[in-house]
Amino acid sequence: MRGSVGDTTTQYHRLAAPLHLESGAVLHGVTIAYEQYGASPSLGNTILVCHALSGDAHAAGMHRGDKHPGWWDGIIGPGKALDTDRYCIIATNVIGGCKGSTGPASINPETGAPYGTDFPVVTIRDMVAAQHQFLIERGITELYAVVGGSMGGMQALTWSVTFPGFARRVVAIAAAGYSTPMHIAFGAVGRAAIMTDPAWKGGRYPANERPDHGLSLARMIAHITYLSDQSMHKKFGRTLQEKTEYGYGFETEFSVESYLKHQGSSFVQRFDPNSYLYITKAIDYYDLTRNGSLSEGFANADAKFLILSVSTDWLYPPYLSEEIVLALNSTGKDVQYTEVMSGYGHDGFLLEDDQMNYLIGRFLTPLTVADIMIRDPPAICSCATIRATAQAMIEREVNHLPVLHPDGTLEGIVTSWDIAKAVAGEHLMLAEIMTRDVICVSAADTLREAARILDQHHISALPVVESGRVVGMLTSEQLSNMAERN
Ligand SMILES: CC(=O)SCCNC(=O)CCNC(=O)[C@H](O)C(C)(C)COP(=O)(O)OP(=O)(O)OC[C@H]1O[C@@H](n2cnc3c(N)ncnc32)[C@H](O)[C@@H]1OP(=O)(O)O
Ligand SMILES: N[C@@H](CCO)C(=O)O
Repeated sequence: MRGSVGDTTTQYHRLAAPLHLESGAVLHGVTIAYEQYGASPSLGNTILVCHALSGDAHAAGMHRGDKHPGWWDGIIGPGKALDTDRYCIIATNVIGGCKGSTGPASINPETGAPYGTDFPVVTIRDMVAAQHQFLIERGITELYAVVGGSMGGMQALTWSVTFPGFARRVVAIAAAGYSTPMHIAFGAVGRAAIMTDPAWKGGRYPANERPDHGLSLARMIAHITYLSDQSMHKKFGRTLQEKTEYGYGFETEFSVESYLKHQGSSFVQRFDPNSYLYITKAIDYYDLTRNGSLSEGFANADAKFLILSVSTDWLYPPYLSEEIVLALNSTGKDVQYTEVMSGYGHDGFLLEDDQMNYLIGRFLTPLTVADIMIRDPPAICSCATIRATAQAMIEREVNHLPVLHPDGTLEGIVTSWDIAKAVAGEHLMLAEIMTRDVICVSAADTLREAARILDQHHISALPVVESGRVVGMLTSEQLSNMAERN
């Protein structure tokens, strides 16, 4: 059953060590805002969640008083892909951001005033370096996985090359190996909207006179790129809607106009204009190629990868994910790829919960015997005759029967081939011919392990045993059916 992580709060960690940035600048006293959900961190059970451009550390659960849960609540929680019953999930706000981690709106310790545009340039590598330092200072020396969409996917991929092996699995959704000229173009237009707002004042605006108009316009433009032609037809059509509080004096306006204005005006409530400049610039600088080659860029990466794209994403189209997959394949990396069929466009990674849960969950938590075994399978008593055993097999249409002691514990196993031999050898009682050394599995074993056992012993069925009792059967036929479906 999928559930919620419940009420959550953002916490703050001050980095003990200075943070050395790619530009050569050094930041002292950096704060990292984070949230943590689920199991307590132990070696190798921690999953780091990286957010996109406008996200934050509040990835799941409810903040008291809010009307929406965290931005990835659909896939973080008990029984979800980022399963808080199994894993410790940590989400941090990026440096350069404005949701609690050090960024341009933070106070510069040297001047006592906000950094503004004195804040040093940050890159995606710097964001990842800050996350790494944060984890190390909290005693987390390896990650089960790092997961993210869009700019979060860029961070996840960057982890694999900056700290090879630290994260054993990487999930990057709706991302790319580098920013394209089109990404940079949209970034430039958004920045121009902010920087041409007279209230921007070279980035030195007071907190109560921010360039909100410019930021709102930047968000409206960017938000179009997160949608798709299909989703806009479906969401808005050509519907006209009454003049709203944002109307420019026209009697009516299109519903899509009203929507974009709402997105723009709600964005200024939660985002700092200078942060927008720094983060979009970090995205523009993002480039994992080396000597123009993504294969070379990923040469040292050491992780298993899941790459996902969204079919109608025209901002990060599937070909950009496919380039990553090709580069990883060319250097022999373990990589799985799926193009998620969705009409939502780029924001599909935030909205396609079912597909994300299935694909990411399957990658992070491999299927176990319990997931596909036949529960409460037919069994036979060791006191049975060969004839009764044969009849039971015919009636239940099985080729294997676990043989139980009268007290219900597993005593042996019998196959239809054993029955054929018993008839030829004129045996009467099952106890004379059953196999007593039974090879079993437990429900928690992975299917990979079960397949290995079947193969190693040249057998085709395994009783699933818990505390001496048979709770299920797993056959090679079920395994091959699974393999065909996948
Ligand atoms: C990883 C990250 O960085 S994500 C961080 C969170 N991300 C964002 O907030 C990004 C901006 N938003 C989005 O990208 C999207 O809204 C998503 C993906 C989060 C949610 O998508 P959806 O569930 O389809 O919501 P939708 O896009 O319809 O937006 C709903 C809002 O628009 C408003 N709205 C919908 N239609 C209209 C309209 N015609 N006129 C005015 N407002 C409208 C709704 O009232 C609602 O407002 P609220 O958010 O204040 O409650
Ligand atoms: N909706 C996402 C889009 C960028 O990936 C965001 O605002 O962060």
